[in-house]
Amino acid sequence: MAHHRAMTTSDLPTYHSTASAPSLRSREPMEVMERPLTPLESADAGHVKVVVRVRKFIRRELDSKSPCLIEMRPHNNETIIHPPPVTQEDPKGTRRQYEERSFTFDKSFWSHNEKDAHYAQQHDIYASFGEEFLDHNFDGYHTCIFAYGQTGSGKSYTMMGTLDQPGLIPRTCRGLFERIEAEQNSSITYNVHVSYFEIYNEHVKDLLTPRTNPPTYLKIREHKSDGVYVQSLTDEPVKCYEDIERLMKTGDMNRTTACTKMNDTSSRSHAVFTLTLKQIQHDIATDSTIERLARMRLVDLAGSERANRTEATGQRLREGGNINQSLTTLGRVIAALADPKRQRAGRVTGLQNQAKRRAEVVPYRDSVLTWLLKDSLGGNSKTAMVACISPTDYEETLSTLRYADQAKRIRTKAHVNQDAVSAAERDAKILEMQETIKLLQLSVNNAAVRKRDEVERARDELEDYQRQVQLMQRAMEESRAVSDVKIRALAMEVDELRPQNQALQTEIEALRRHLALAVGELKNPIVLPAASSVMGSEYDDGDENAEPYEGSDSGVDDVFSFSGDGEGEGGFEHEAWQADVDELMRDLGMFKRKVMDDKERFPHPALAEVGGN
Ligand SMILES: Nc1ncnc2c1ncn2[C@@H]1O[C@H](COP(=O)(O)OP(=O)(O)OP(=O)(O)O)[C@@H](O)[C@H]1O
Repeated sequence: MAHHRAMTTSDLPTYHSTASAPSLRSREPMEVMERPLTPLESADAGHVKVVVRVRKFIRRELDSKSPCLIEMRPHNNETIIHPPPVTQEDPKGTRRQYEERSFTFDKSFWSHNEKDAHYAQQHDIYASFGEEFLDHNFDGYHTCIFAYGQTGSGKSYTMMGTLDQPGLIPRTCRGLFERIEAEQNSSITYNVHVSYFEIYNEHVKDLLTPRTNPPTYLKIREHKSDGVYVQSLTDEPVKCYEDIERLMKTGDMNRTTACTKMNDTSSRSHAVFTLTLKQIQHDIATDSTIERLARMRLVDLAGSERANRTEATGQRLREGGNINQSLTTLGRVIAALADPKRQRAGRVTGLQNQAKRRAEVVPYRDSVLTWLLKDSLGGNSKTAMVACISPTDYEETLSTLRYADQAKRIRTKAHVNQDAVSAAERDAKILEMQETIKLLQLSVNNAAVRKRDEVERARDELEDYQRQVQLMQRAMEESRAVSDVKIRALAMEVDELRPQNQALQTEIEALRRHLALAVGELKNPIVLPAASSVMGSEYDDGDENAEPYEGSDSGVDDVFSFSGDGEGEGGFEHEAWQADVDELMRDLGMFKRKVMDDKERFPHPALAEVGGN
């Protein structure tokens, strides 16, 4: 389980620390959020990561005493498939095409025998790349993990798992909220949304809405900036793992499954579970926000086997054909993307090559699955494929391994999905949305009175309108969240300043007392009792009629008579001091007389005037 550095107050001014929420194995704290990134800096070219997992024997295989054909060498991630042993039924011709083959993937997970030292549990799969992908999401990258393999090879077990042994999806969701909860006091707001749909017979069904009869199929649309999306798909906001758990249950109950010969609860559809994580960080100093968006797609594909192997008939067979339409297209898309010729063509420019590239166009639009996963396959996403294999089935397993081998050559170009938005821009965006909504509302109202052949268009407009309203509501929610962050940040600042404020108050109080004492001392100077009677009467400044100092008299001696008999060293000191004081007093007397004299001679003009009137 990932642990993360808790956010401290000293982290607040910088963005790097926990936005990226690095996992245990992670690197240096990311600096990505500190400044807006240019697309070049944030683009990350890489390959589709491919891992393979072999499951244990299931009942059917145990009953038929099938041997294990798979060998895995964990030190170099090699997966070897051995030919099945010769049996009497084996016609010689078939036998010839069985040979040992070896493949190397990013990781080989041995989940065949629990007793083996390198046995890979559910946790090991998540720890190996699920956590890493979550790191990418916090860094602002879209990710996609899809499980591929024949029916009963362990795709659903790997992706969803069981209650006791949760798979990648529940572990990713839990990991996501653990990271968010560990950072509750930070200045980042997290918005998480969940959607869950299945592609069944080339139709999209929302798994988060109750089943209807006849089933409700959703349309796929493409938007200039948002890309391909499913129209009117539930995108539920979630606040905690338990919210997601509830949705996963609902979705799994609504999934189309059937019993085939290969698997009792075979998933007949491709299930796409999507988590959207939006991180909003507000910078108090500039009143701007940095937004990061990451989408995690977790896809459990339907079984890849040929229809005759599953002994499907009628509806099942038709279904198989359609499922395979998506899977065969997926195969063609993977082949096109993995083709080294195409990759070279992508790097050169010029008219001649443009024509060449058109011919090598990737057939995304040929199936619902590939159209919807367009970005995840060879686009703006970090993508991983888990090839699930059975330990016994030579042909199907070899086919899966070949598929996986091709997928690892696909290049993707993920980039950080990040925007810096000022408060003014955000408000302007909301206003603009309001305008669009008004226009759409008008158009929807007009459409209501249009002729029947325009009904379809009107419906689209209405859906557009609803989508815009939803987007605006979300923008307003985010705006509110930013305000909350501001309030939280200010409250924290106030809390931080409180002790300083207290210290300053105490200091002010001390200074005030000090000042009061000083003023008091000035008003009532501390004088020694005997001296005050003499000096106070003779040199009081406030007394205009005071007699000028004429010199020492016997009274002065009396002042210091307390020091003893006036003889010896102490007496001498007093006399010298007294002489100084006498001299000073004389000077002061003279100065006072001079001042009085000047006052008489040069009266103050204002006073003179008052006197004159
Ligand atoms: N690694 C594993 N450890 C233990 N049991 C496993 C493992 N993988 C798969 N199984 C078991 O094998 C059976 C088939 O697995 P699962 O349903 O996941 O296959 P699938 O590939 O999703 O099949 P389908 O395409 O038909 O949906 C299940 O009973 C599952 O519990």
